[in-house]
Amino acid sequence: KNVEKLRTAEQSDNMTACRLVLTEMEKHEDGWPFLKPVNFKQFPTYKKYIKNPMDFTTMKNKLRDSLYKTRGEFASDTRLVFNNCMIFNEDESDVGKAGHTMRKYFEQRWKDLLLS
Ligand SMILES: Cc1ncccc1N[C@@H](C)c1cnc2ccsc2c1
Repeated sequence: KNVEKLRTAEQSDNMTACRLVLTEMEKHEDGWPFLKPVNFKQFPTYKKYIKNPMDFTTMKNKLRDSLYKTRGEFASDTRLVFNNCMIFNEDESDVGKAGHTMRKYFEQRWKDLLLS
C-alpha cells in the first residue's frame, strides 16, 4: 500500500515540473502559434505534411488526464510541437522564428528544472 502511495507521490512530483514549464510557455510572448491545434481549414495542407500534430492545449489536457507516464513523454510532445513547426514554417517566418525561440526557451528551462 505504502509503495503504491510513494509511487503516486513521486509521479505527481515529476509532473509538477511539466505543469510549470507548460504554464511558462503558454504565457511566453512567442507562445501564441502553439496555444491551440493548428486549424486544418485555415491551413489545408497541414495534415498532409504533419502526421502527428501537437499543441499546448492538447498537452495540458494530457497532463490533466494523467496520460504522461514519465517526464520524458511530456518532453517528447513538447519537441514534437517545435519539430512540426520547423517542418511546416520557414525559419524566417514569424511562426518559424517563434518556434526556434520557444524551443530554446523550453530546452533551457527543462535543464534548469531537472538538474535543480
Ligand atoms: C504553429 C503553426 N504551424 C503552422 C501553421 C499555423 C501554426 N499556428 C497557428 C496558430 C497560426 C499561425 N499563424 C497564423 C497567422 C494567421 S492565422 C495563424 C494561425
